[in-house]
Amino acid sequence: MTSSPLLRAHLVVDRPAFRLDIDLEVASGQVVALLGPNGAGKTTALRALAGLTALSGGRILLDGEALHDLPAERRPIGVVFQDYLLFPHLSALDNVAFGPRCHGAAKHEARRVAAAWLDRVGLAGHAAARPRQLSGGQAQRVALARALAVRPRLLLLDEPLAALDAHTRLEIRSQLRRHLADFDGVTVLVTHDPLDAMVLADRLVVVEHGAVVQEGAPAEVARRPRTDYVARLAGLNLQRGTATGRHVEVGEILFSVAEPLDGPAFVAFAPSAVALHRHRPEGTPRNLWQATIDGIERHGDNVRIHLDGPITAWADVTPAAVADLDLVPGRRIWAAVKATETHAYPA
Ligand SMILES: Nc1ncnc2c1ncn2[C@@H]1O[C@H](COP(=O)(O)OP(=O)(O)OP(=O)(O)O)[C@@H](O)[C@H]1O
Repeated sequence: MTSSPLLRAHLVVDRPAFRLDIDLEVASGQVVALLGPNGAGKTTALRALAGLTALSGGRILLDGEALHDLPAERRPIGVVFQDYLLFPHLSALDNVAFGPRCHGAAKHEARRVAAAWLDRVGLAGHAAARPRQLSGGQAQRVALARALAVRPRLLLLDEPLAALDAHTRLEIRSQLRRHLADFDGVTVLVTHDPLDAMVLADRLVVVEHGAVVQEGAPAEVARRPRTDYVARLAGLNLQRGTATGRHVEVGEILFSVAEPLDGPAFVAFAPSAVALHRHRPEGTPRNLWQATIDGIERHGDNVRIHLDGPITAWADVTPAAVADLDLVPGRRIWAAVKATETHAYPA
């Protein structure tokens, strides 16, 4: 059985040099991540859902109810902002109680609800602490508790982990994941961190230049990128060409691919699948091209070689290979990929 989506939004925001125009459908209990580069329009979309930025067009329906007609404070939403926006002069408890208070709860009741939420996020012992006495991870959990304490039907998270250091981030990411799993409303989260998106979201919506360029389950988006931005996130080389059976023509290069298809096609392959040779290797002329090295950088334990030429691509090689092949910027080199290591799909 497929339940009808809880959130159906068409968000249009016009600015002098920018236009956001995206459709969003999110089912209840689902977490959708808006992922995209800086300036893509993610925060604008979130603020439009929250009622903090006016729509130029479109609509927002939550359970069939028109939210776009409601002012921000009357929308059934909880928001966690990137920098949390906790009130510095209020205790953690009163910060969380603020939400229910705004929704009309009596002071005593608001504090009871707040205490229960602080307990759920593991901060019962910090109820009296002021925000400046909390660590980044604790402040993040207070902000989450405050957003959830109003029992929202729509939870909006703007870069919820961006303010945390790497170690705290790891821990808070998995805690947040558990809280999101328990939340039965709609969650929309904005991030430009692919790992946050992969771990936290059931579905990715990739936004570039104010438009949706790709959406789907995280693994599917990562496996079949449709833009250079998504390919970079997924760490894959992406080429676009024309397929005939088991061959895809990309400019002057003919790729043999594992899956047959016809028509406009993408070919994706990992940088680690690219083999480099000083001299033209014997055998098949397919999946082979001559490139010029135009950059070399460390990549984990390996070295990432940027290749220019008929196509641009990355190759990951060991430091030993860099020495053996004398890989230096400007050198001409042969690059090859095995057909079995390519992944082809319709463009
Ligand atoms: N208040 C504003 N007034 C005018 N233009 C704005 C305003 N806020 C954002 N913009 C512009 O709107 C576009 C989208 O910005 P937005 O902040 O939504 O992108 P984003 O995807 O969230 O990026 P980031 O990851 O950098 O936060 C950008 O071109 C930005 O410069």
